[in-house]
Amino acid sequence: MHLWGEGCDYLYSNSVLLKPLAWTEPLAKLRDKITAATGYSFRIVIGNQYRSGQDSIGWHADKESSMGIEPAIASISLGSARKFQLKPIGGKPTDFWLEHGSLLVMLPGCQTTHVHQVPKTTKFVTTRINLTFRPHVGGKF
Ligand SMILES: O=C(O)CCC(=O)C(=O)O
Ligand SMILES: [Fe+2]
Repeated sequence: MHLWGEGCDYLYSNSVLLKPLAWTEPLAKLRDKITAATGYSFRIVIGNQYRSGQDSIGWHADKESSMGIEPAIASISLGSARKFQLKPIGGKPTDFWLEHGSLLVMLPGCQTTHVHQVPKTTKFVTTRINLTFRPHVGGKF
């Protein structure tokens, strides 16, 4: 897992303290393209690698207070397509198939009303990289 951004540490999932690397040109370009397409701005990006179908992320909402209230989060998927599930808290999941090059935007409010996950799969899948662009209100975390 890696973090790029501006001078701010980030406590991922209340457990992993990430120190930001400087924005690279390709990541900064991608960030600006997503901002142009969505109208939302982002100060950090977290990169997660899923090496195989055994790598996954369980049900959660991204609620780190460093993102401020009701953040918009933009997610770019690269490599093998994986299933992404979104469900209202206490409700039924909707499945999304996140293909190489896809952009998924979780709008403000989504982290309060919904949870999401990328489940394990027994299908043969190779590496997938997910980039989540997030706001950051500054301060230590
Ligand atoms: O890999 C994905 O599509 C989702 C990743 C995610 O939910 C997260 O990093 O918080
Ligand atoms: Fe998430």
